[in-house]
Amino acid sequence: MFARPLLRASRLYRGFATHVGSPSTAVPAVLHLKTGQSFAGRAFGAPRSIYGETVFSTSITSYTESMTDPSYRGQILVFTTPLIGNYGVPHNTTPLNAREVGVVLESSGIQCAGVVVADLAEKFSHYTAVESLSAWCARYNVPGITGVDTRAITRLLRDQGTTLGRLAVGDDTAAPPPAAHEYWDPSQENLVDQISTKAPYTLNPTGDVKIAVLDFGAKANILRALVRRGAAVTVLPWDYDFAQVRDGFDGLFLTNGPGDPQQCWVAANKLRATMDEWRKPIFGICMGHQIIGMAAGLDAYRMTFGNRGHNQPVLALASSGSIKAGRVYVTSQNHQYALKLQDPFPEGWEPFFINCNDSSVEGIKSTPDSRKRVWGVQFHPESAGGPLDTIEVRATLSIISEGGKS
Ligand SMILES: NC(=O)CC[C@H](N)C(=O)O
Repeated sequence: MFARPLLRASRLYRGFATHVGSPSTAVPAVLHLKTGQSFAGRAFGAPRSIYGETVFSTSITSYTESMTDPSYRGQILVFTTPLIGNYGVPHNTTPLNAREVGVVLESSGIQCAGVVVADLAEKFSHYTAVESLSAWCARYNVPGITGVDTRAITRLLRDQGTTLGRLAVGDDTAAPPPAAHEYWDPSQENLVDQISTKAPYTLNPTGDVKIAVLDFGAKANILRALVRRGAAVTVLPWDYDFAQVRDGFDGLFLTNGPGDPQQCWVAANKLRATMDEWRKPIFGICMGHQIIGMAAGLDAYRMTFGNRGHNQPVLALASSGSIKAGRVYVTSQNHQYALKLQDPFPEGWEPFFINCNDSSVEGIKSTPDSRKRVWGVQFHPESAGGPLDTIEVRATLSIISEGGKS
């Protein structure tokens, strides 16, 4: 009596599997890792070969948001979720949703260097979708590889750490793997300088709280989150001399961004001078948090494989606004570097959050007696994509807009 439904289910599965591309027509692709391993599969997206830093993300959804996140610049992104592409890609500038910052996703195009998926969905279905993942990648000249064992790749990256890689496509797959010195290392470049706005611009100029944003490679949803809280948001280049204009602002915000924070000491040194004299609220996310920590006297270090995913648990060590000490929040993250936990913390600073998995510093804040009002969080409270159960943590963003009003 159960035979029919089971049969139907297995037929469905077989039917579904045929959409991943037929080997006879597929363009070959190989992912080489600098550590000597190679994974052969089929190419999709742009038919070109690239170098990058190979990282994995455990996010189950939001491949569109991850791939447009400027923090993924220079990286070959391995999705641990096997089926990627099934809800396609939306139009990125749909007027209704894109009103505030001009885009629906996290930036105007694909930022990662390449993508690695186990099982590419060529058929997609979603009410906002206008194209397939493969067509979108081709349009932005970004290659992908599918039909590889992403679990094996992820286990390697977890054990040996984030590894430089080469995604070879088409005829390049016949060439031997690159020599060690041929791999491109994005951490040697100032990626922030490449992506940051070149000229200041203002969103929602009539907003009641004026927030200056240092743009290290801002995710659009951070800007949206500030605008939605009523702020006028002036976006400045990452190394802008904020001290010259600070009297016109109620708060300063430092964004996320790609690459090694050590490339951004110019900004950290300028921030230190600002923090010594300016008593208005300062808040940073991810790269912004790392810059605040460096300015405060903490060391930033490179983690083995970083944290990339939507289910990173962080424990609040201090209460602030809606955040309660002792509570665990589930957060969205994308980072390779972190601030070193040290005891004692620099004078005038305290840890704010700590990661429950690896004890890395997830947030810092100035102490009440420091007379500063500065916060930084390693995770993404604005969480796009990410779980909605961090809604209370999102209120961290209000600290800066509310703080500015007081
Ligand atoms: N999302 C981010 O801002 C990442 C910060 C930094 N590039 C890192 O990898 O740690």
